[in-house]
Amino acid sequence: MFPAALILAIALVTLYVALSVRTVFALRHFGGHWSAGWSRIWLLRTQSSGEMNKRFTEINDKYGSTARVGPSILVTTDPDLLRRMSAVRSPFTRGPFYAALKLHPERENIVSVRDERKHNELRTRMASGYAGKENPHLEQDIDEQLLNFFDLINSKYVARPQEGIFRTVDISRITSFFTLDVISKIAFGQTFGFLVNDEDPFGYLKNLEDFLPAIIVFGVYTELTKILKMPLLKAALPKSTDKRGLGRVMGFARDRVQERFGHKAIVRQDMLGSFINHGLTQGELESETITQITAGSDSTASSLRLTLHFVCTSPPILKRLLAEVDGAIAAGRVSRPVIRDSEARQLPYLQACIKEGLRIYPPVTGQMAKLVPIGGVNIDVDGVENYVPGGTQIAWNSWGMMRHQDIFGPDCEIYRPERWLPKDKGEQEQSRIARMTDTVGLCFGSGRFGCLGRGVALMELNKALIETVLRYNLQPCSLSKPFNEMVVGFYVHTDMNFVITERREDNAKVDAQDHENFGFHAAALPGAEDGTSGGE
Ligand code: HEM
Repeated sequence: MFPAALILAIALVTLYVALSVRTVFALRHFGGHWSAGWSRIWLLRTQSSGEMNKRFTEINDKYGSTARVGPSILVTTDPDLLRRMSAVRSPFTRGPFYAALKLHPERENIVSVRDERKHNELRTRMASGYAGKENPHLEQDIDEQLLNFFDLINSKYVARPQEGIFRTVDISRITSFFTLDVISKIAFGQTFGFLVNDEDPFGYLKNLEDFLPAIIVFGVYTELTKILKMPLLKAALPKSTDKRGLGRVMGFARDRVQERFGHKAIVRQDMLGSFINHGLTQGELESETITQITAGSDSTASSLRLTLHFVCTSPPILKRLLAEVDGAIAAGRVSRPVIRDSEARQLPYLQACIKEGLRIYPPVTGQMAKLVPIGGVNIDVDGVENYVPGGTQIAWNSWGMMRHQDIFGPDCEIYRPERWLPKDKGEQEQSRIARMTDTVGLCFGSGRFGCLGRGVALMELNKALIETVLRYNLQPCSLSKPFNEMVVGFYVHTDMNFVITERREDNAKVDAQDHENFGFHAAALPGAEDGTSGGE
Protein backbone atom coordinates (compact mmCIF):
# COMPACT_ATOMS: atom_id res chain seq x y z
CA MET A 1 0.00 0.00 0.00
CA PHE A 2 2.68 2.46 1.11
CA PRO A 3 4.93 1.99 -1.92
CA ALA A 4 1.91 2.40 -4.24
CA ALA A 5 1.03 5.74 -2.61
CA LEU A 6 4.65 6.77 -2.76
CA ILE A 7 4.87 5.86 -6.44
CA LEU A 8 1.70 7.79 -7.15
CA ALA A 9 3.05 10.83 -5.29
CA ILE A 10 6.35 10.66 -7.16
CA ALA A 11 4.52 10.29 -10.46
CA LEU A 12 2.35 13.32 -9.70
CA VAL A 13 5.31 15.44 -8.64
CA THR A 14 7.21 14.37 -11.77
CA LEU A 15 4.22 15.24 -13.94
CA TYR A 16 3.88 18.62 -12.22
CA VAL A 17 7.58 19.39 -12.69
CA ALA A 18 7.49 18.28 -16.34
CA LEU A 19 4.44 20.45 -17.06
CA SER A 20 5.99 23.41 -15.24
CA VAL A 21 9.25 23.03 -17.15
CA ARG A 22 7.30 22.88 -20.41
CA THR A 23 5.42 26.06 -19.48
CA VAL A 24 8.61 27.83 -18.44
CA PHE A 25 10.29 26.92 -21.73
CA ALA A 26 7.31 27.84 -23.87
CA LEU A 27 7.94 31.56 -23.30
CA ARG A 28 11.70 31.38 -22.71
CA HIS A 29 12.40 34.09 -25.33
CA PHE A 30 10.64 36.64 -23.17
CA GLY A 31 12.41 38.35 -20.30
CA GLY A 32 10.77 38.99 -16.96
CA HIS A 33 11.14 38.41 -13.24
CA TRP A 34 12.95 35.08 -12.72
CA SER A 35 9.99 33.56 -10.85
CA ALA A 36 7.33 34.64 -13.38
CA GLY A 37 7.79 31.50 -15.51
CA TRP A 38 7.12 29.20 -12.54
CA SER A 39 4.24 30.76 -10.67
CA ARG A 40 1.87 33.70 -10.51
CA ILE A 41 3.14 34.79 -7.10
CA TRP A 42 5.13 37.67 -8.57
CA LEU A 43 2.01 38.78 -10.42
CA LEU A 44 -0.10 38.55 -7.28
CA ARG A 45 2.46 40.56 -5.32
CA THR A 46 2.56 43.12 -8.10
CA GLN A 47 -1.22 43.42 -8.28
CA SER A 48 -1.47 43.80 -4.53
CA SER A 49 1.43 46.27 -4.27
CA GLY A 50 -0.86 49.20 -5.08
CA GLU A 51 1.54 50.23 -7.83
CA MET A 52 1.09 47.53 -10.45
CA ASN A 53 1.32 50.18 -13.18
CA LYS A 54 4.84 51.16 -12.13
CA ARG A 55 6.04 47.59 -11.54
CA PHE A 56 4.82 46.44 -14.96
CA THR A 57 6.57 49.45 -16.48
CA GLU A 58 9.83 48.56 -14.73
CA ILE A 59 9.58 45.07 -16.22
CA ASN A 60 8.86 46.37 -19.73
CA ASP A 61 11.64 48.96 -19.46
CA LYS A 62 14.08 46.28 -18.41
CA TYR A 63 13.05 43.30 -20.53
CA GLY A 64 11.41 44.77 -23.60
CA SER A 65 8.07 46.09 -24.85
CA THR A 66 6.53 42.62 -24.38
CA ALA A 67 7.75 40.76 -21.30
CA ARG A 68 6.74 37.89 -19.09
CA VAL A 69 4.73 38.40 -15.89
CA GLY A 70 3.36 34.90 -15.29
CA PRO A 71 3.80 31.31 -16.50
CA SER A 72 1.53 31.91 -19.49
CA ILE A 73 1.07 35.66 -19.27
CA LEU A 74 2.92 38.40 -21.09
CA VAL A 75 2.46 42.13 -20.69
CA THR A 76 2.92 44.61 -23.50
CA THR A 77 3.40 48.33 -23.97
CA ASP A 78 3.42 47.95 -27.75
CA PRO A 79 0.56 49.99 -29.29
CA ASP A 80 0.74 48.05 -32.57
CA LEU A 81 0.35 44.72 -30.79
CA LEU A 82 -2.69 46.00 -28.87
CA ARG A 83 -4.27 47.21 -32.12
CA ARG A 84 -3.51 43.89 -33.80
CA MET A 85 -5.05 41.85 -30.97
CA SER A 86 -8.19 44.00 -30.85
CA ALA A 87 -8.72 44.36 -34.59
CA VAL A 88 -12.09 43.29 -35.97
CA ARG A 89 -10.90 40.17 -37.75
CA SER A 90 -8.08 39.31 -35.36
CA PRO A 91 -7.91 35.66 -34.20
CA PHE A 92 -7.09 36.83 -30.65
CA THR A 93 -9.97 36.54 -28.20
CA ARG A 94 -10.65 37.73 -24.68
CA GLY A 95 -8.54 35.85 -22.13
CA PRO A 96 -9.81 34.25 -18.90
CA PHE A 97 -9.00 37.57 -17.21
CA TYR A 98 -12.28 38.99 -18.51
CA ALA A 99 -14.31 36.38 -16.64
CA ALA A 100 -13.29 38.17 -13.45
CA LEU A 101 -15.26 41.22 -14.64
CA LYS A 102 -18.59 39.45 -14.25
CA LEU A 103 -20.50 41.35 -11.58
CA HIS A 104 -23.97 39.84 -11.64
CA PRO A 105 -24.14 36.49 -9.79
CA GLU A 106 -25.97 34.78 -12.65
CA ARG A 107 -25.28 36.64 -15.84
CA GLU A 108 -22.40 37.69 -18.03
CA ASN A 109 -22.17 41.27 -19.24
CA ILE A 110 -20.67 43.00 -22.27
CA VAL A 111 -17.29 43.41 -20.55
CA SER A 112 -17.02 39.90 -19.13
CA VAL A 113 -18.46 37.71 -21.89
CA ARG A 114 -15.75 35.71 -23.66
CA ASP A 115 -17.85 34.12 -26.35
CA GLU A 116 -16.96 36.18 -29.43
CA ARG A 117 -20.31 35.80 -31.12
CA LYS A 118 -22.28 36.78 -28.01
CA HIS A 119 -20.00 39.73 -27.36
CA ASN A 120 -20.30 40.96 -30.90
CA GLU A 121 -24.05 40.66 -30.82
CA LEU A 122 -24.33 42.54 -27.52
CA ARG A 123 -21.98 45.22 -28.76
CA THR A 124 -24.02 45.78 -31.89
CA ARG A 125 -27.20 46.09 -29.87
CA MET A 126 -25.73 48.41 -27.26
CA ALA A 127 -23.45 50.66 -29.32
CA SER A 128 -25.95 53.38 -30.20
CA GLY A 129 -27.29 53.53 -26.63
CA TYR A 130 -23.79 54.07 -25.28
CA ALA A 131 -22.98 56.61 -27.97
CA GLY A 132 -26.04 58.61 -26.89
CA LYS A 133 -27.44 58.53 -30.43
CA GLU A 134 -30.93 57.75 -29.18
CA ASN A 135 -30.73 60.04 -26.19
CA PRO A 136 -31.52 63.62 -27.23
CA HIS A 137 -31.05 64.85 -23.62
CA LEU A 138 -27.58 63.42 -23.12
CA GLU A 139 -25.67 66.69 -23.16
CA GLN A 140 -28.33 68.51 -21.15
CA ASP A 141 -28.26 65.72 -18.53
CA ILE A 142 -24.50 66.07 -18.17
CA ASP A 143 -24.81 69.87 -17.85
CA GLU A 144 -27.43 69.44 -15.16
CA GLN A 145 -25.18 67.18 -13.09
CA LEU A 146 -22.24 69.55 -13.58
CA LEU A 147 -24.34 72.40 -12.19
CA ASN A 148 -25.30 70.16 -9.25
CA PHE A 149 -21.57 69.56 -8.75
CA PHE A 150 -20.97 73.32 -8.59
CA ASP A 151 -23.98 73.81 -6.29
CA LEU A 152 -22.45 71.31 -3.90
CA ILE A 153 -19.07 73.08 -3.97
CA ASN A 154 -20.68 76.52 -3.57
CA SER A 155 -22.89 75.50 -0.70
CA LYS A 156 -20.40 73.46 1.32
CA TYR A 157 -16.86 73.68 0.13
CA VAL A 158 -15.86 77.15 -1.02
CA ALA A 159 -13.33 78.61 1.40
CA ARG A 160 -13.50 82.33 2.17
CA PRO A 161 -10.51 82.97 4.39
CA GLN A 162 -11.12 86.75 4.38
CA GLU A 163 -14.49 86.03 6.06
CA GLY A 164 -12.96 83.49 8.40
CA ILE A 165 -14.39 80.52 6.46
CA PHE A 166 -11.72 77.85 6.12
CA ARG A 167 -12.75 74.70 4.30
CA THR A 168 -11.20 71.87 2.36
CA VAL A 169 -12.72 69.19 0.17
CA ASP A 170 -11.59 65.77 -0.97
CA ILE A 171 -11.94 66.12 -4.75
CA SER A 172 -11.51 62.39 -5.31
CA ARG A 173 -14.82 61.96 -3.52
CA ILE A 174 -16.82 64.67 -5.26
CA THR A 175 -15.53 63.88 -8.75
CA SER A 176 -16.74 60.29 -8.23
CA PHE A 177 -20.09 61.67 -7.05
CA PHE A 178 -20.30 63.69 -10.28
CA THR A 179 -19.60 60.81 -12.68
CA LEU A 180 -21.84 58.42 -10.73
CA ASP A 181 -24.77 60.82 -10.93
CA VAL A 182 -24.07 61.47 -14.62
CA ILE A 183 -24.07 57.78 -15.49
CA SER A 184 -27.22 57.00 -13.53
CA LYS A 185 -29.01 59.96 -15.08
CA ILE A 186 -28.03 59.15 -18.68
CA ALA A 187 -28.40 55.42 -18.19
CA PHE A 188 -31.89 55.33 -16.67
CA GLY A 189 -33.11 58.85 -16.24
CA GLN A 190 -32.65 59.11 -12.49
CA THR A 191 -29.61 60.13 -10.48
CA PHE A 192 -28.40 58.16 -7.50
CA GLY A 193 -28.37 61.42 -5.56
CA PHE A 194 -24.70 61.52 -4.61
CA LEU A 195 -24.35 65.23 -5.37
CA VAL A 196 -27.56 66.58 -3.89
CA ASN A 197 -27.07 64.62 -0.68
CA ASP A 198 -23.28 64.98 -0.59
CA GLU A 199 -23.00 61.37 0.42
CA ASP A 200 -22.61 57.88 -0.93
CA PRO A 201 -26.27 56.90 -0.44
CA PHE A 202 -25.68 53.18 -0.99
CA GLY A 203 -22.24 52.80 0.56
CA TYR A 204 -21.09 51.89 -2.95
CA LEU A 205 -17.64 53.49 -2.90
CA LYS A 206 -16.90 52.08 0.54
CA ASN A 207 -18.03 48.65 -0.64
CA LEU A 208 -15.72 48.88 -3.65
CA GLU A 209 -12.81 49.41 -1.28
CA ASP A 210 -13.88 46.37 0.77
CA PHE A 211 -13.80 44.31 -2.41
CA LEU A 212 -10.26 45.32 -3.36
CA PRO A 213 -8.56 42.19 -1.97
CA ALA A 214 -10.99 39.99 -3.94
CA ILE A 215 -10.51 42.10 -7.10
CA ILE A 216 -6.74 41.61 -6.78
CA VAL A 217 -6.83 37.85 -6.17
CA PHE A 218 -9.47 37.09 -8.82
CA GLY A 219 -7.62 39.24 -11.35
CA VAL A 220 -4.60 36.92 -11.01
CA TYR A 221 -6.15 33.53 -10.25
CA THR A 222 -9.04 33.95 -12.66
CA GLU A 223 -9.99 30.27 -12.39
CA LEU A 224 -11.24 31.06 -8.86
CA THR A 225 -14.24 32.79 -10.43
CA LYS A 226 -15.58 29.26 -11.03
CA ILE A 227 -15.83 28.52 -7.33
CA LEU A 228 -18.14 31.49 -6.99
CA LYS A 229 -20.77 29.27 -8.56
CA MET A 230 -20.78 27.13 -5.39
CA PRO A 231 -24.01 27.80 -3.43
CA LEU A 232 -22.22 28.79 -0.21
CA LEU A 233 -19.99 31.38 -1.89
CA LYS A 234 -22.72 32.55 -4.20
CA ALA A 235 -24.73 33.49 -1.15
CA ALA A 236 -21.91 35.79 -0.02
CA LEU A 237 -21.88 37.72 -3.32
CA PRO A 238 -23.66 41.07 -3.65
CA LYS A 239 -27.37 40.65 -4.32
CA SER A 240 -30.02 43.09 -5.44
CA THR A 241 -31.78 42.61 -2.11
CA ASP A 242 -28.79 43.95 -0.12
CA LYS A 243 -29.30 47.12 1.88
CA ARG A 244 -25.84 48.58 1.15
CA GLY A 245 -22.97 48.50 -1.30
CA LEU A 246 -22.82 47.07 -4.80
CA GLY A 247 -25.86 44.90 -4.02
CA ARG A 248 -27.91 48.00 -3.21
CA VAL A 249 -26.80 49.55 -6.52
CA MET A 250 -27.86 46.33 -8.23
CA GLY A 251 -31.25 46.65 -6.55
CA PHE A 252 -31.58 50.26 -7.69
CA ALA A 253 -30.67 49.26 -11.25
CA ARG A 254 -33.07 46.29 -11.16
CA ASP A 255 -35.91 48.60 -10.05
CA ARG A 256 -35.17 51.04 -12.89
CA VAL A 257 -35.21 48.14 -15.34
CA GLN A 258 -38.47 46.74 -13.92
CA GLU A 259 -40.17 50.11 -14.43
CA ARG A 260 -39.63 49.75 -18.17
CA PHE A 261 -41.56 46.47 -18.41
CA GLY A 262 -45.10 45.40 -17.63
CA HIS A 263 -48.40 47.09 -18.44
CA LYS A 264 -47.48 50.52 -16.98
CA ALA A 265 -44.03 50.51 -18.50
CA ILE A 266 -42.14 53.82 -18.43
CA VAL A 267 -40.82 54.78 -21.85
CA ARG A 268 -37.76 57.03 -21.90
CA GLN A 269 -35.20 58.08 -24.46
CA ASP A 270 -32.08 57.16 -22.54
CA MET A 271 -29.51 54.37 -22.67
CA LEU A 272 -31.87 51.88 -21.15
CA GLY A 273 -34.58 52.89 -23.62
CA SER A 274 -32.15 52.37 -26.48
CA PHE A 275 -31.08 48.95 -25.21
CA ILE A 276 -34.74 47.90 -24.90
CA ASN A 277 -35.41 49.13 -28.45
CA HIS A 278 -32.56 46.91 -29.59
CA GLY A 279 -34.08 43.86 -28.00
CA LEU A 280 -32.17 43.37 -24.74
CA THR A 281 -34.23 41.30 -22.32
CA GLN A 282 -35.07 42.31 -18.77
CA GLY A 283 -32.55 39.79 -17.42
CA GLU A 284 -29.79 41.01 -19.73
CA LEU A 285 -30.51 44.59 -18.75
CA GLU A 286 -30.26 43.86 -15.03
CA SER A 287 -26.71 42.68 -15.57
CA GLU A 288 -25.76 45.37 -18.09
CA THR A 289 -26.92 48.27 -15.95
CA ILE A 290 -24.40 47.33 -13.26
CA THR A 291 -21.70 47.30 -15.90
CA GLN A 292 -22.79 50.71 -17.14
CA ILE A 293 -22.30 52.08 -13.66
CA THR A 294 -18.95 50.47 -12.93
CA ALA A 295 -17.45 51.00 -16.41
CA GLY A 296 -18.83 54.49 -16.77
CA SER A 297 -17.99 56.17 -13.49
CA ASP A 298 -14.60 55.51 -11.97
CA SER A 299 -12.49 55.86 -15.14
CA THR A 300 -13.86 59.30 -16.01
CA ALA A 301 -13.71 60.48 -12.40
CA SER A 302 -10.05 59.56 -12.03
CA SER A 303 -9.17 61.30 -15.28
CA LEU A 304 -11.05 64.44 -14.23
CA ARG A 305 -9.54 64.68 -10.78
CA LEU A 306 -5.99 64.05 -11.93
CA THR A 307 -6.19 66.47 -14.84
CA LEU A 308 -7.57 69.09 -12.46
CA HIS A 309 -4.71 68.33 -10.13
CA PHE A 310 -2.05 68.73 -12.83
CA VAL A 311 -3.56 71.87 -14.35
CA CYS A 312 -4.16 73.61 -11.06
CA THR A 313 -0.70 72.93 -9.71
CA SER A 314 1.05 74.32 -12.80
CA PRO A 315 0.46 78.11 -12.94
CA PRO A 316 1.67 78.62 -16.56
CA ILE A 317 -0.64 75.82 -17.77
CA LEU A 318 -3.62 77.14 -15.84
CA LYS A 319 -2.95 80.67 -17.08
CA ARG A 320 -2.77 79.56 -20.69
CA LEU A 321 -5.92 77.46 -20.41
CA LEU A 322 -7.86 80.31 -18.83
CA ALA A 323 -6.58 82.77 -21.42
CA GLU A 324 -7.82 80.46 -24.17
CA VAL A 325 -11.30 80.05 -22.72
CA ASP A 326 -11.66 83.66 -21.53
CA GLY A 327 -10.80 84.72 -25.08
CA ALA A 328 -13.36 82.31 -26.52
CA ILE A 329 -16.03 83.55 -24.09
CA ALA A 330 -15.29 87.16 -25.05
CA ALA A 331 -15.61 86.19 -28.71
CA GLY A 332 -18.99 84.56 -28.01
CA ARG A 333 -17.75 81.08 -28.84
CA VAL A 334 -18.62 79.51 -25.48
CA SER A 335 -22.18 78.94 -24.26
CA ARG A 336 -22.99 79.76 -20.68
CA PRO A 337 -23.53 78.49 -18.02
CA VAL A 338 -21.94 75.34 -19.47
CA ILE A 339 -19.78 75.05 -22.55
CA ARG A 340 -21.11 72.84 -25.31
CA ASP A 341 -19.16 69.74 -26.22
CA SER A 342 -18.77 70.97 -29.82
CA GLU A 343 -17.36 74.30 -28.57
CA ALA A 344 -14.90 72.63 -26.20
CA ARG A 345 -13.57 70.53 -29.07
CA GLN A 346 -12.54 73.76 -30.82
CA LEU A 347 -10.26 74.85 -27.96
CA PRO A 348 -6.84 73.38 -28.79
CA TYR A 349 -5.21 74.00 -25.43
CA LEU A 350 -8.15 72.48 -23.54
CA GLN A 351 -7.90 69.43 -25.79
CA ALA A 352 -4.16 69.27 -25.15
CA CYS A 353 -4.76 69.36 -21.37
CA ILE A 354 -7.31 66.52 -21.60
CA LYS A 355 -5.16 64.30 -23.82
CA GLU A 356 -2.16 64.91 -21.61
CA GLY A 357 -4.25 63.92 -18.57
CA LEU A 358 -5.32 60.67 -20.23
CA ARG A 359 -1.73 60.02 -21.25
CA ILE A 360 -0.02 60.61 -17.93
CA TYR A 361 -2.71 58.74 -15.98
CA PRO A 362 -4.44 56.29 -18.35
CA PRO A 363 -7.61 55.51 -16.33
CA VAL A 364 -7.70 51.74 -16.93
CA THR A 365 -4.61 49.85 -15.81
CA GLY A 366 -6.17 46.38 -15.46
CA GLN A 367 -4.69 43.55 -17.51
CA MET A 368 -7.49 43.32 -20.13
CA ALA A 369 -5.53 40.26 -21.33
CA LYS A 370 -6.18 38.83 -24.78
CA LEU A 371 -5.76 35.14 -25.58
CA VAL A 372 -3.36 33.95 -28.28
CA PRO A 373 -5.20 31.64 -30.74
CA ILE A 374 -4.49 27.89 -30.98
CA GLY A 375 -1.46 27.45 -33.16
CA GLY A 376 0.29 30.48 -31.71
CA VAL A 377 1.45 33.69 -33.35
CA ASN A 378 4.69 35.48 -34.12
CA ILE A 379 5.00 38.91 -32.61
CA ASP A 380 7.59 41.62 -33.00
CA VAL A 381 9.38 42.57 -29.80
CA ASP A 382 11.54 45.64 -30.33
CA GLY A 383 12.55 44.49 -33.81
CA VAL A 384 12.92 40.76 -33.03
CA GLU A 385 10.32 38.16 -34.11
CA ASN A 386 9.25 35.94 -31.22
CA TYR A 387 6.87 32.99 -31.23
CA VAL A 388 4.03 32.98 -28.67
CA PRO A 389 2.23 29.65 -28.22
CA GLY A 390 -1.56 29.39 -28.31
CA GLY A 391 -3.23 29.76 -24.93
CA THR A 392 -0.85 32.49 -23.75
CA GLN A 393 -2.53 35.63 -22.43
CA ILE A 394 -1.14 39.01 -23.46
CA ALA A 395 -2.07 41.77 -21.04
CA TRP A 396 -1.50 45.47 -21.67
CA ASN A 397 0.48 47.91 -19.61
CA SER A 398 -1.34 51.14 -20.37
CA TRP A 399 0.89 53.17 -18.04
CA GLY A 400 4.02 52.06 -19.89
CA MET A 401 2.34 52.43 -23.30
CA MET A 402 1.71 56.10 -22.59
CA ARG A 403 5.36 56.59 -21.66
CA HIS A 404 7.09 55.59 -24.88
CA GLN A 405 9.80 58.21 -25.24
CA ASP A 406 10.01 57.73 -29.01
CA ILE A 407 6.30 58.58 -29.28
CA PHE A 408 5.82 61.19 -26.58
CA GLY A 409 9.30 62.62 -26.09
CA PRO A 410 12.00 62.32 -23.45
CA ASP A 411 9.97 64.28 -20.87
CA CYS A 412 7.06 61.85 -20.95
CA GLU A 413 6.97 61.69 -17.12
CA ILE A 414 6.01 65.36 -17.05
CA TYR A 415 2.52 66.77 -17.53
CA ARG A 416 3.11 69.13 -20.46
CA PRO A 417 0.09 69.86 -22.70
CA GLU A 418 2.35 71.84 -25.05
CA ARG A 419 3.61 68.55 -26.52
CA TRP A 420 0.23 68.30 -28.30
CA LEU A 421 0.55 71.65 -30.04
CA PRO A 422 2.28 71.63 -33.44
CA LYS A 423 5.49 73.65 -33.56
CA ASP A 424 4.94 74.35 -37.25
CA LYS A 425 2.72 73.27 -40.12
CA GLY A 426 5.24 70.77 -41.49
CA GLU A 427 4.46 67.15 -42.27
CA GLN A 428 6.82 65.89 -39.60
CA GLU A 429 4.95 67.74 -36.87
CA GLN A 430 1.65 66.49 -38.21
CA SER A 431 2.75 62.89 -38.14
CA ARG A 432 4.33 63.29 -34.67
CA ILE A 433 1.01 64.54 -33.29
CA ALA A 434 -1.04 61.97 -35.21
CA ARG A 435 1.08 59.17 -33.73
CA MET A 436 0.67 60.54 -30.20
CA THR A 437 -3.08 60.95 -30.73
CA ASP A 438 -3.45 57.38 -32.01
CA THR A 439 -1.53 56.05 -29.05
CA VAL A 440 -3.31 58.03 -26.35
CA GLY A 441 -6.65 56.99 -27.89
CA LEU A 442 -5.67 53.44 -26.95
CA CYS A 443 -6.34 54.27 -23.30
CA PHE A 444 -9.95 53.49 -24.35
CA GLY A 445 -8.91 50.15 -25.83
CA SER A 446 -9.37 49.59 -29.54
CA GLY A 447 -11.20 47.79 -32.32
CA ARG A 448 -13.85 45.30 -31.33
CA PHE A 449 -13.03 45.68 -27.63
CA GLY A 450 -12.84 49.48 -27.63
CA CYS A 451 -14.73 51.51 -25.05
CA LEU A 452 -18.34 52.16 -25.96
CA GLY A 453 -18.60 55.11 -23.58
CA ARG A 454 -15.70 57.05 -25.05
CA GLY A 455 -17.91 59.86 -26.39
CA VAL A 456 -19.72 60.26 -23.07
CA ALA A 457 -16.45 60.27 -21.13
CA LEU A 458 -14.90 62.91 -23.37
CA MET A 459 -18.03 65.05 -23.16
CA GLU A 460 -17.85 64.96 -19.37
CA LEU A 461 -14.16 65.84 -19.39
CA ASN A 462 -14.59 68.62 -21.98
CA LYS A 463 -17.18 70.31 -19.84
CA ALA A 464 -16.11 69.58 -16.29
CA LEU A 465 -12.45 70.54 -16.59
CA ILE A 466 -12.95 73.95 -18.14
CA GLU A 467 -16.04 74.92 -16.18
CA THR A 468 -14.34 74.05 -12.89
CA VAL A 469 -11.21 76.12 -13.52
CA LEU A 470 -13.34 79.00 -14.78
CA ARG A 471 -15.23 79.11 -11.50
CA TYR A 472 -12.64 78.21 -8.90
CA ASN A 473 -9.03 78.35 -7.79
CA LEU A 474 -7.94 74.92 -6.61
CA GLN A 475 -5.01 74.47 -4.30
CA PRO A 476 -3.87 71.12 -2.91
CA CYS A 477 -3.64 71.11 0.88
CA SER A 478 -0.42 69.15 0.77
CA LEU A 479 2.11 69.52 -1.99
CA SER A 480 4.36 66.84 -0.55
CA LYS A 481 1.54 64.26 -0.56
CA PRO A 482 -1.39 65.63 -2.53
CA PHE A 483 -3.30 62.31 -2.40
CA ASN A 484 -3.09 58.64 -1.47
CA GLU A 485 -3.16 56.25 -4.37
CA MET A 486 -3.72 52.55 -4.81
CA VAL A 487 -3.64 51.09 -8.31
CA VAL A 488 -5.52 47.83 -8.75
CA GLY A 489 -6.53 47.98 -12.40
CA PHE A 490 -8.14 51.33 -11.69
CA TYR A 491 -7.10 54.04 -9.25
CA VAL A 492 -8.30 54.34 -5.71
CA HIS A 493 -7.55 57.89 -4.60
CA THR A 494 -8.21 59.13 -1.12
CA ASP A 495 -7.44 62.28 0.86
CA MET A 496 -7.13 64.38 -2.28
CA ASN A 497 -7.79 67.45 -0.22
CA PHE A 498 -7.98 70.82 -1.90
CA VAL A 499 -8.79 74.35 -0.85
CA ILE A 500 -11.31 75.77 -3.28
CA THR A 501 -11.85 79.52 -3.55
CA GLU A 502 -13.99 81.43 -6.00
CA ARG A 503 -12.18 82.64 -9.05
CA ARG A 504 -13.23 86.18 -9.60
CA GLU A 505 -11.65 88.44 -12.20
CA ASP A 506 -11.41 91.22 -9.65
CA ASN A 507 -9.87 89.08 -6.89
CA ALA A 508 -6.36 90.34 -7.50
CA LYS A 509 -7.54 93.97 -7.56
CA VAL A 510 -9.50 93.56 -4.32
CA ASP A 511 -6.48 92.14 -2.55
CA ALA A 512 -4.29 95.00 -3.72
CA GLN A 513 -6.90 97.51 -2.55
CA ASP A 514 -7.09 95.88 0.87
CA HIS A 515 -3.40 96.51 1.31
CA GLU A 516 -3.78 100.16 0.32
CA ASN A 517 -6.80 100.75 2.56
CA PHE A 518 -5.33 99.19 5.65
CA GLY A 519 -1.84 100.50 5.09
CA PHE A 520 -0.31 97.02 5.26
CA HIS A 521 3.39 96.71 4.74
CA ALA A 522 5.30 93.57 4.10
CA ALA A 523 6.88 92.93 7.48
CA ALA A 524 10.00 91.17 6.28
CA LEU A 525 12.10 89.19 8.67
CA PRO A 526 15.29 91.01 9.41
CA GLY A 527 17.92 89.67 7.06
CA ALA A 528 20.39 90.38 4.32
CA GLU A 529 19.09 93.79 3.22
CA ASP A 530 19.54 95.56 6.56
CA GLY A 531 22.76 93.74 7.24
CA THR A 532 21.58 91.99 10.41
CA SER A 533 21.66 88.23 10.81
CA GLY A 534 18.13 88.18 12.18
CA GLY A 535 19.26 85.88 14.94
CA GLU A 536 18.98 88.36 17.79
C1 HEM B 1 -11.91 58.23 -19.44
C2 HEM B 1 -12.86 57.32 -19.30
C3 HEM B 1 -12.83 55.92 -19.83
C4 HEM B 1 -11.77 55.14 -20.19
C5 HEM B 1 -10.31 55.50 -20.21
C6 HEM B 1 -12.31 53.85 -20.60
C7 HEM B 1 -11.53 52.78 -21.02
C8 HEM B 1 -12.04 51.56 -21.40
C9 HEM B 1 -11.24 50.39 -21.71
C10 HEM B 1 -9.73 50.34 -21.65
C11 HEM B 1 -12.08 49.39 -22.03
C12 HEM B 1 -11.72 47.93 -22.35
C13 HEM B 1 -10.95 47.71 -23.60
C14 HEM B 1 -10.54 46.27 -23.80
O1 HEM B 1 -11.20 45.36 -23.29
O2 HEM B 1 -9.54 46.06 -24.48
C15 HEM B 1 -13.41 49.90 -21.93
C16 HEM B 1 -14.55 49.17 -22.22
C17 HEM B 1 -15.81 49.66 -22.04
N1 HEM B 1 -16.19 50.91 -21.57
FE1 HEM B 1 -14.95 52.42 -21.11
N2 HEM B 1 -13.67 53.88 -20.49
C18 HEM B 1 -14.04 55.13 -20.02
C19 HEM B 1 -15.32 55.58 -19.77
C20 HEM B 1 -16.47 54.87 -20.04
C21 HEM B 1 -17.82 55.37 -19.87
C22 HEM B 1 -18.17 56.76 -19.39
C23 HEM B 1 -18.65 54.34 -20.21
C24 HEM B 1 -20.16 54.33 -20.21
C25 HEM B 1 -20.89 55.36 -20.47
C26 HEM B 1 -17.84 53.22 -20.63
C27 HEM B 1 -18.33 52.02 -21.08
C28 HEM B 1 -17.55 50.97 -21.53
C29 HEM B 1 -18.09 49.70 -22.01
C30 HEM B 1 -19.56 49.34 -22.11
C31 HEM B 1 -17.00 48.89 -22.34
C32 HEM B 1 -17.04 47.46 -22.89
C33 HEM B 1 -16.97 47.47 -24.41
C34 HEM B 1 -17.01 46.06 -24.99
O3 HEM B 1 -16.84 45.12 -24.28
O4 HEM B 1 -17.24 45.90 -26.19
N3 HEM B 1 -16.52 53.57 -20.50
N4 HEM B 1 -13.37 51.24 -21.53
